[in-house]
Order: sequence, then structure tokens, then C-alpha cells
Amino acid sequence: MENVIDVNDFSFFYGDKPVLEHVSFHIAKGEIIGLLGENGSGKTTFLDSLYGFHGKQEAILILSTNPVIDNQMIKENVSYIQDTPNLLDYLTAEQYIKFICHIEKLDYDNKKEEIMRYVDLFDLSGEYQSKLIKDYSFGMKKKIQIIGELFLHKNIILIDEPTNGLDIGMIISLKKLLKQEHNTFSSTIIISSHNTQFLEDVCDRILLFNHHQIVKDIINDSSLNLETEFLNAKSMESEQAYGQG
Ligand SMILES: Nc1ncnc2c1ncn2[C@@H]1O[C@H](COP(=O)(O)OP(=O)(O)OP(=O)(O)O)[C@@H](O)[C@H]1O
Repeated sequence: MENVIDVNDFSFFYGDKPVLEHVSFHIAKGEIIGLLGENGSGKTTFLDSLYGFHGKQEAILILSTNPVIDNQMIKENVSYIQDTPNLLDYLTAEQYIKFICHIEKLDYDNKKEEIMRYVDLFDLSGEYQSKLIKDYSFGMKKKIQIIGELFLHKNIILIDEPTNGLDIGMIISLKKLLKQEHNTFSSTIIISSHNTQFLEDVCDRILLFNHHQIVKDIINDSSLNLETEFLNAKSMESEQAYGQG
């Protein structure tokens, strides 16, 4: 199957501090991939690199067999839902979504029916047209951020900590929406999360990050228990450290 992401021996440093070292892996079109790892293990840095935040040296994203080194191409093909919603506080959600349509050269009226389905699914109909985003709760902002990217149906969707701030009902809705997006548009989705249940429910594969590297590439089958996988990786790490000491 066609790869949309090819990462070959990728390293990234903040100053002289390594964050990712010699990372290699491949993601096929239409896969849903989870990133799991301890705080500071490099997951966000990795997503940032895929989105081109760290400059052109990371030509690691491949679309139609060409390395993507052009920011415009990234923006056309990739949605990035970052961990903290970065919206426009003095707009209503509707004005914000209209603004996104303007940037993306889409006709809001054509998209409205679909957008309102998302708004209903996320239980925001009461506030969508009337309340300024600055008066939204964190979870409500998160929902608008998710809607503002998903209705664009880009080829690749990067999501950092999607469940932060969402209540259980909204987490269930989000799972449904991501699966629907994947089934309808064959989207490739990469999700970084500490919520192991969410990753088990949604992902085909999970990449386990530790000590600047991907230490395990785990296929999600019915026997998967991510907590156990994580603890096994930790205990192997302790044994190796003990062996070296
Ligand atoms: N702008 C920055 N300047 C310097 N160091 C940074 C910067 N951003 C992140 N780091 C460092 O890079 C490392 C990886 O951070 P990153 O945010 O990628 O981890 P993460 O796996 O996403 O963590 P978490 O699970 O806590 O979100 C950490 O040691 C962090 O302190």
C-alpha cells in the first residue's frame, strides 16, 4: 500500500539536547496511528516536525511519493489539531468557522449543513452563533478547534491530546467522528494521547515513544493492552539499565 509518511533516520535537537534520535517508520495511506509515551518523550515535537514547524530540514512527509518540503503543500494536505486550542477570542464560533472557510476558499453556505451536524454532535448549538469564544470553557474551545479542522477533510490529520478537556460523551462523539472521517475520506490520522483506552478504541497501530526513540511499533488487535505494553517496555528499560550498571 502507498505510504503517506516515510520517516527515515530522523533526528531532532533543541540546541544540543536530543529530543528524537534516529527515528524510522512508515505510515500507509488510511492508517490510524497512536503515539504513546511519557511526558517529554518527544510526541509533540514529532507532530510539530511533520507539520513543518521546525523548518525544511525535516522532509519526512511524503505525499504521492514526493517529499513535502513546502509549507503550502503541508497546509493543503494536513490538518493539525494542537493540544491547546488557538482560536480567535473575540469572534463567535460561527464567525470563526466562516473565517476558516474564507482562508480555505470554501463557501460557508455550501458547508453549513455539514458543519451544523458537527455542532449538534458536540452539543454546541446553543452557543454557536451567540457566544464569543473568549467566554467558552476549555472543552468547548477544544470542540470548535476540532470542528474547524475536521470539516476540511484533509488527507492527513494530526491530533495532539484530543481528549483533554472533553467529557465522556464528547470523547465518544469524537471517536465516532474520527472513524467516520477515516471511513468516508480514507484519511490518515495520527493521534498523540495519554488516554490508552481512546488509542485502543481508535487506532490500527500504536508507536511507543521512550528516550528519544520509538521503542515499539504495536499492532492493535483484540488482545492489546496498552498499559501492559507500556509497563513491559519500562521494565525492559530498567533491566537494561541494571545490566549496564
Ligand atoms: N521550545 C522548546 N525549547 C526547548 N526544549 C523544548 C521545547 N519544546 C519542547 N522541548 C523539550 O523537548 C522534549 C520533548 O517535548 P515534547 O513536548 O515533544 O514531549 P511530549 O512527548 O509531547 O510530552 P507530553 O506528553 O508532556 O505532552 C522535552 O524535554 C521538552 O522539554
